[in-house]
Amino acid sequence: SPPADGSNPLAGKSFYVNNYYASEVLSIAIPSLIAEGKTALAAKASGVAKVPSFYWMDTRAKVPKIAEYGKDAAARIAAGEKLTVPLVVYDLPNRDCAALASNGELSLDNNGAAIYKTEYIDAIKTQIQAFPTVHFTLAIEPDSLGNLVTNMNVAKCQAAATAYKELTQYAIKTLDLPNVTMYLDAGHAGWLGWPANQDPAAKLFGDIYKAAGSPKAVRGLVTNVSNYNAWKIATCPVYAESNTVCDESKYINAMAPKLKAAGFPAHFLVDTGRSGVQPTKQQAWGNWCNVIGTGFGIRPSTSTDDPLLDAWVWVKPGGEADGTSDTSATRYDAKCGSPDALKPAPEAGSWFQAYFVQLLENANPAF
Ligand SMILES: O=[N+]([O-])c1ccc(O[C@@H]2O[C@H](CO)[C@@H](O[C@@H]3O[C@H](CO)[C@@H](O[C@@H]4O[C@H](CO)[C@@H](O)[C@H](O)[C@H]4O)[C@H](O)[C@H]3O)[C@H](O)[C@H]2O)cc1
Ligand SMILES: [Mg+2]
Repeated sequence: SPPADGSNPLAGKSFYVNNYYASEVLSIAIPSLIAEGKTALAAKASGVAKVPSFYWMDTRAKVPKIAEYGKDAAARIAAGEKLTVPLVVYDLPNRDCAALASNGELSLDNNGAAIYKTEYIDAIKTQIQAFPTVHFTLAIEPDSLGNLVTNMNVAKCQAAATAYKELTQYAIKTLDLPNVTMYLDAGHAGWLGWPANQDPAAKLFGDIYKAAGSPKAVRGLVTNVSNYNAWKIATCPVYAESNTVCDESKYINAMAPKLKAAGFPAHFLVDTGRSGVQPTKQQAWGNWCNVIGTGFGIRPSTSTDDPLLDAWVWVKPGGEADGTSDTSATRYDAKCGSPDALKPAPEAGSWFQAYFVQLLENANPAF
């Protein structure tokens, strides 16, 4: 259960390094670098394999992974380690409703809401309850509520709005467990951070949190998931235009009082996995797909420089694509064809070697 004094529930814990991302680095990235004679870069890459990132449960089939990581973590905790296992809950019906690249396995027209509850959320609860000594940090449904703030004009988002709200409430009530800390996805400074979006976003998050009974395990919001914004930047980039809330530090400090006033005393996680190069080479702030010139950013840590920030985290595993650049693919999204998107790119979530090399070469701090 969360500390009674409202302090950081992740303090003193390190994030569990899952073997899925580590094996992508060790068995795909490094052999490829060595084959190209890039031995110095290969050595740096072995450092990336040790950095914890979130494991994305983007299908029902991935839920049993909780048992594999839970078993390993339980043994290490029994031996004295202080760990939390970071996971992304990411399988809403009509997923990624304003884009095409990450559409998921469930749809509302195909009994998706019932399946999400019984075969996904309930299954996650069962798995987590089997490991009472292990703590889990959950990022809840990237890009869902954000789309309800800014994309109600998109038919697929409008059709999904009630379900997104109802299923998010179901998820945070069902997963309100003593060994869980949850953070709802809240887009980023360039999305909900626009002044016009802040109040509607705070209201939506507050309403859902209260409607779900203010679950103790819900600690706050996670921002910048799969995006590239700085934690702190001295000068706002050109692409921020009139939005002076142009980094994640400003965004969470702008939102916190609004959320508190809405009955949601939120703290935050910020994804810094791909924000090492600032300003980015984005031609427009809304370009989110495989952006060129980026680098690994601030390493995950619960020792931050802001009392609102529980941890810097790597939620999007750097080197996994944001979406395919194949214009003939079903899930091809034009954003992945943008001039500032690295090509050729594989399907969302697949290993994108050239992107991994880009992140590694531009890493800040360097490996
Ligand atoms: O001058 N003004 O006053 C003013 C006011 C408002 C303005 O409008 C704002 O402009 C912003 C862009 O600047 C828009 O932000 C973009 O919204 C997209 C969703 O529609 C997000 O896309 C998601 O990105 C995820 C990864 O982050 C992907 O995983 C996911 O698949 C993908 O769908 C982009 O990040 C995000 O940058 C806002 O909606 C829009 O409201 C503009 C000017
Ligand atoms: Mg995405």
